[in-house]
Amino acid sequence: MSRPLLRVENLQTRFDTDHGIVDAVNGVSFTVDQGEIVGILGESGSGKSVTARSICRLEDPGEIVGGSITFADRELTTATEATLRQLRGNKVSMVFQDPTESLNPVFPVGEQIAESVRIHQSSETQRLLDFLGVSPFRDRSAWKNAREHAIGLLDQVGIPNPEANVSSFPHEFSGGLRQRAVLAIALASEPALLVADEPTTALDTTTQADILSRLRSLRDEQNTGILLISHDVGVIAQTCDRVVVLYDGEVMEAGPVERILTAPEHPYTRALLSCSVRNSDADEQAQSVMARLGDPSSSHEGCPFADRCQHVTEACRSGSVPTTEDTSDHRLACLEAPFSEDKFVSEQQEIPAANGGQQNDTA
Ligand SMILES: Nc1ncnc2c1ncn2[C@@H]1O[C@H](COP(=O)(O)OP(=O)(O)OP(=O)(O)O)[C@@H](O)[C@H]1O
Ligand code: NI
Repeated sequence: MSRPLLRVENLQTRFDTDHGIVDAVNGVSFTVDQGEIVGILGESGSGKSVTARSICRLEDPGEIVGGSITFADRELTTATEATLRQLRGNKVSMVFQDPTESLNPVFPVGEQIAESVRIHQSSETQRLLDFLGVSPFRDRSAWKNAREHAIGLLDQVGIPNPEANVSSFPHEFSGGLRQRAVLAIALASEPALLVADEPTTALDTTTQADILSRLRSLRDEQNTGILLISHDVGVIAQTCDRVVVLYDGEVMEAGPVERILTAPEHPYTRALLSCSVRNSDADEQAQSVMARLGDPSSSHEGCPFADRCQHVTEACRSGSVPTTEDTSDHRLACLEAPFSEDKFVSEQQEIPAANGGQQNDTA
């Protein structure tokens, strides 16, 4: 079997804060293959973003104290800043929830895309020109090509009227269009891996569904590997091939999305899914279950979910919980599953629909 594009193995990332050590990611393992969309699902604070940021060590990722991250056969945990910078501009792109952070307000959107294309395509000569500080696009035909490429990318991400909008400034765009523009910049370098951290969370459901379907097309057409981070079961269901369920920095369950969402085995996955189904019916009781779940224990002995689990036994609270793996690529970290009173599948008839942000956003 060919090697995965990205392999994260036993990753441990921590923060040394005024209030002590925070073990944000505590032994997380997963892979992303070429042409595969892998989701990371978990509530707020479960370590999704820290996992993503650890991959490229962007924006204060914390200190990686254990494990390994291999991307295209390169070990990233020990890579130099220069290697990481090269990867980020080239092979790995990231998209975050807030597009305003990734866009420069003083340049037209098209120029920012063209710049990203240029960096990607820059030859040794261009690198030398960059080094010498010679400005880009002195050459009109180079700029014309870059502009055309940018227009194509705007079209690909669903920005209407790309010929006109290529000259627009970020503030002239709605939130949805801005997020599409960020995606276009991310795609300009033709990345092998796209890491998207809650890319549609602030958008209305129609825009969200459209952007997610474009991610799937990207995978289909360009064989891009995608790591999609979301707290929203519906987003994961719509988009991913496989999913990794995180709780308090640890993987509770992982496997093919259909199996995890229709026949979840870990009590945490089951709680997360039934809350999600009921939340979409605005069930207040479910909301209060979520509130109780959202306060992970700080102890790392045993299962992190033990205090909230209805199946807990003494064994769950001590030692480490082994992860079992079966032949269909399913992993489970639970001592008690399967449960004899298992009625989950018959109770949950369908995969919940996306219930992302409700902000109005016309794009
Ligand atoms: N810069 C930081 N300094 C200290 N602790 C941090 C820092 N960034 C994250 N953490 C902690 O690491 C843990 C995981 O955070 P992370 O941002 O990965 O959660 P998340 O799953 O992405 O949540 P959300 O859905 O809210 O984005 C949390 O306990 C968080 O408080
Ligand atoms: Ni996050």
